[in-house]
Amino acid sequence: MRTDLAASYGEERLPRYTSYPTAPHFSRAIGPDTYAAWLAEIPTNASASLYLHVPFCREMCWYCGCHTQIVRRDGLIAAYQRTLRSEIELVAATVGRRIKIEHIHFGGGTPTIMKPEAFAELMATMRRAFFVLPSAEIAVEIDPRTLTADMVEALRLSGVNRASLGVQSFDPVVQRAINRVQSFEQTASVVDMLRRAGIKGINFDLIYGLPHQTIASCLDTVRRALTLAPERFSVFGYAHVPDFKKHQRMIKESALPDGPARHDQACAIANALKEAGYVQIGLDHFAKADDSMAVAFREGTLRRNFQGYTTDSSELLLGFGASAIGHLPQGYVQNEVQIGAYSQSVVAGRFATARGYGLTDDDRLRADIIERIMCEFSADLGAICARHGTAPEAMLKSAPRLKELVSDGVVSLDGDRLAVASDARFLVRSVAAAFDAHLDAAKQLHSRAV
Ligand SMILES: C=Cc1c2[nH]c(c1C)Cc1[nH]c(c(CCC(=O)O)c1C)Cc1[nH]c(c(C)c1CCC(=O)O)Cc1[nH]c(c(C)c1C=C)C2
Ligand SMILES: C[C@H]1O[C@@H](n2cnc3c(N)ncnc32)[C@H](O)[C@@H]1O
Ligand code: MET
Ligand code: SF4
Repeated sequence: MRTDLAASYGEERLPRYTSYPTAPHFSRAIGPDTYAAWLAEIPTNASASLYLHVPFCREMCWYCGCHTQIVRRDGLIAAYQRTLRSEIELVAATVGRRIKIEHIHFGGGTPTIMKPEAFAELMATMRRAFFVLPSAEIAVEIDPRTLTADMVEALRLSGVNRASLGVQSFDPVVQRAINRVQSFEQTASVVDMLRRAGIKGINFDLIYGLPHQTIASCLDTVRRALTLAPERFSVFGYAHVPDFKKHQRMIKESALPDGPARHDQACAIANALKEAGYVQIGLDHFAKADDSMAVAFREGTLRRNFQGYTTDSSELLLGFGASAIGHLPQGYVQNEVQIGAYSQSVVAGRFATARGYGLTDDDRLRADIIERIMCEFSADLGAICARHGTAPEAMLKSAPRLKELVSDGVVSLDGDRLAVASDARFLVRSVAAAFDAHLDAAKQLHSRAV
């Protein structure tokens, strides 16, 4: 790695660019009426993707940065499922016809915390409200510690074809320090059940930079994970934001690896996965060479949305549930984060849109550039600007931070073609940030770039 660059850029707090502008720029100016108007304008032939958020877990993992809460009463989950169905019906009624659906993603929290019948019922509601294409990709985030055989059967019957499993680390010392004890056997048995049910697209989430993690610990987790041969891995650096997420205070900061140690862990994991035949994709993904995400990466059709890297090419993402974010041609919308506020709105027959952002033409151009940089580590500024009816010169002039990145050897510019240096890919967020016209105000809110 370029230690010189890590020192000068690595400590910067920068967004992960799962959208542009990023979520902290959403404002209360966008509410239920705007969302309803945007939905009513969806073109006749459009197809969409759906994201459903289920913000419940049985126990809190202390590292968790997701929107979730601990629930003991199943009644709360059942009520939430009914609210989700109402929201789906409300959206479908506002659109006015059954739009085609290419992708569905159940995220959380832990979507499989629902009763199997409730999950199946939710899928049936979606299939009535929308035209879920036979080829649709249907993905569910799964906590292997709580998945039951009945739920696997419900997933199979509902047409689920992808599963993303939280693994994080197999090291028992790390597991105790993050309050997430999960045996290898538990994970292996879940993988086996899913595959027997025909759910073959399996992803493992791993994290480095957790308390007590070392290179050896990370490599041991990878070695064990590889014996289960998932199609994909997501590998995240632990984002420690105890001011946002109070339960992260349970993590002893003295046990956290420092910046250089985190970087070494990231490199060790990446090398081990590449050696095992996985293709490195973007910031944090790895996939078998014949996996659809690896194909999308090779062909330049990889996309980035709120779930991270995706093969989903739809311009329309409809979000359901508390805190869920949607993306329409006109802009972004986010639902109320608190389950109470979310449910109250939907039960009263109103959208729960709490904030959002209306895109300008300049935002759309920058969003395109930033997405290509995050997905491909390069961007043909000439071609992208041409698609937006402008010339690249003005864009380059309005990116003053780019000069420094070029002189530091992080980025090269060959005419209008920008490329991140192969030994500086870990700084891709800094390169994307050079095109971010909204950056400074929200800078402190984001996790470290590396
Ligand atoms: C599956 C769990 C999720 C992770 N991130 C999100 C989910 C659903 C989505 C999300 N998380 C945050 C935001 C910002 C806006 C908001 O409503 O709070 C969104 C859209 C908050 C957040 N997540 C992380 C940090 C550092 C923050 C706060 C600051 C910021 O907006 O950048 C870290 C983090 N969370 C997740 C991952 C994988 C991750 C870092 C690698 C999970
Ligand atoms: C959805 C995935 O997000 C990852 N995840 C959850 N919280 C954090 C965090 N604070 N930092 C990094 N990754 C996190 C886990 O790997 C989970 O499985
Ligand atoms: N909640 C699941 C798990 O941790 C899925 C990933 S985190 C949203 O295992
Ligand atoms: S990591 Fe997954 S299981 Fe753990 S608290 Fe977060 S959402 Fe729940």
